[in-house]
Amino acid sequence: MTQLKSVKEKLRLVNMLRLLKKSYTYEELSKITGLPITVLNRYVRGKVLPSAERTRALTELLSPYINLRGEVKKRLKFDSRGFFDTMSVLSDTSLMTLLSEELAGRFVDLNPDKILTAATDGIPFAVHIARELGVDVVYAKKKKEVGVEKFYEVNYVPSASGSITTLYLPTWALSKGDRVLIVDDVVRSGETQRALLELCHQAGAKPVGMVFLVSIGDIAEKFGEEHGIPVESVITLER
Ligand SMILES: Nc1ncnc2[nH]cnc12
Repeated sequence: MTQLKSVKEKLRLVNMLRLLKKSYTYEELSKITGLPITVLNRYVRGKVLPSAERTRALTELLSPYINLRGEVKKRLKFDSRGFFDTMSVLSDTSLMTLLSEELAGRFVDLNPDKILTAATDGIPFAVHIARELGVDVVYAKKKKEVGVEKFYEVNYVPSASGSITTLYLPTWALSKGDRVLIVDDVVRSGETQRALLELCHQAGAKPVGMVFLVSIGDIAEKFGEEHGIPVESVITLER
């Protein structure tokens, strides 16, 4: 195993422990692993890295306790209008790292050159995935930022808004021929994501896949069928 792979496995275990710490006490984790609380605490705080052998054993032991999709669902609290706050998921860096590692593994063969998302809530998820894939992340905004001379821009009407929204992307952000993975936190009716596809089209870039944290109804499948690209959603909620 390469040094890098070994370190990645150790860091993955640390993230697993950090995530489990949110649902289990150190006493419980100590019982599960058979390790003293002091040792587990050092791993969680990053003071010491476990040996390769212990990493393997602990990863096997703790994996059954981790359900990433379940964690996402558990965190989504619906308000009286049926909306949920995705920050409860996006803010958890251990969960986001573990999720992104898994998702990136499935998209690496598409060889994306760039990750594209829309500001603001798409950004944390997109950055995590981009880091895993070792590529840059660019994001379209609803305003023309100062300091940018040329933009790609697309107008669309988000459902339930009844007014025109514009997304702007600096032209340097996507190049002709770029292979683009589109990432977003929530897809419901798909207007924003269609606007991102249109930005790719304007740049002459090629969308090669889409990844969402939450999709509502069958929109993810529809995108896959319409564009003939792999589309993945961490969880799907009923419309
Ligand atoms: N935060 C959110 N909650 C529910 N539906 C959504 N559609 C887009 N964002 C949403």
